[in-house]
Amino acid sequence: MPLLILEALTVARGSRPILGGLSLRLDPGEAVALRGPNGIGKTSLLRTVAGLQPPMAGRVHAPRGAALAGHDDGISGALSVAETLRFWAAVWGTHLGGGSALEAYGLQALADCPASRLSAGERRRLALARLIATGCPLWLMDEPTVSLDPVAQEMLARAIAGHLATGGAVLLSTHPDPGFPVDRCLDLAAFRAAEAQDPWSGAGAPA
Ligand SMILES: Nc1ncnc2c1ncn2[C@@H]1O[C@H](COP(=O)(O)OP(=O)(O)OP(=O)(O)O)[C@@H](O)[C@H]1O
Repeated sequence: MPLLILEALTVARGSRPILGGLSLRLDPGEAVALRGPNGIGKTSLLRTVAGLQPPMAGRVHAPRGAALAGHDDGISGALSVAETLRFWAAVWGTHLGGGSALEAYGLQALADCPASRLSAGERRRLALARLIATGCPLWLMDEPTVSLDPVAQEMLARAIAGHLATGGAVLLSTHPDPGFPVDRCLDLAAFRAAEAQDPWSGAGAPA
């Protein structure tokens, strides 16, 4: 049973279509990397799959939900690292917010640290550990290696490999060479909507 089906999807940003005619199927054990230049719509597509914005046309079908680790990591500075993972486990109705999520990203020593005091890389590790706590089989990751040092990148590669081996799937945006194997790359340039244009370019501006 697929974990994600996109059918003839049109993705918009600010009511402007930016991607069109996009279809994709993601089965358990598969990782697909979204590629394309800055501004093509990688983040917007992941937000649409996560349900944070509606498709302009077409259909997103994620029968077991989708958990997103995005640029805006949605972590409250008032909670500690351990509390953050327990909170997200509770939101998703799992018991996965404990030891294994902490260990996967080497966060044990920071368990009691308020999230507000984390470095950028530590915060990113917490945002990625949150995906484990959700128990959701479909992980959406927006440039997950940003701010990660080589050791943390290995943790990410191991977490993804483990997730795929247990029937999960991953859709991630990445610039070349994410440092771990993906099954397919999807170049979003092929789906650029005809109407898409840079709103700051002046094209179509009144004379
Ligand atoms: N809040 C917004 N309102 C209107 N347009 C937006 C908004 N956020 C982004 N955009 C525009 O939507 C388009 C797609 O942006 P998006 O962030 O999805 O691209 P991306 O491929 O993820 O880029 P990058 O590689 O730089 O992260 C860009 O043209 C961008 O300027």
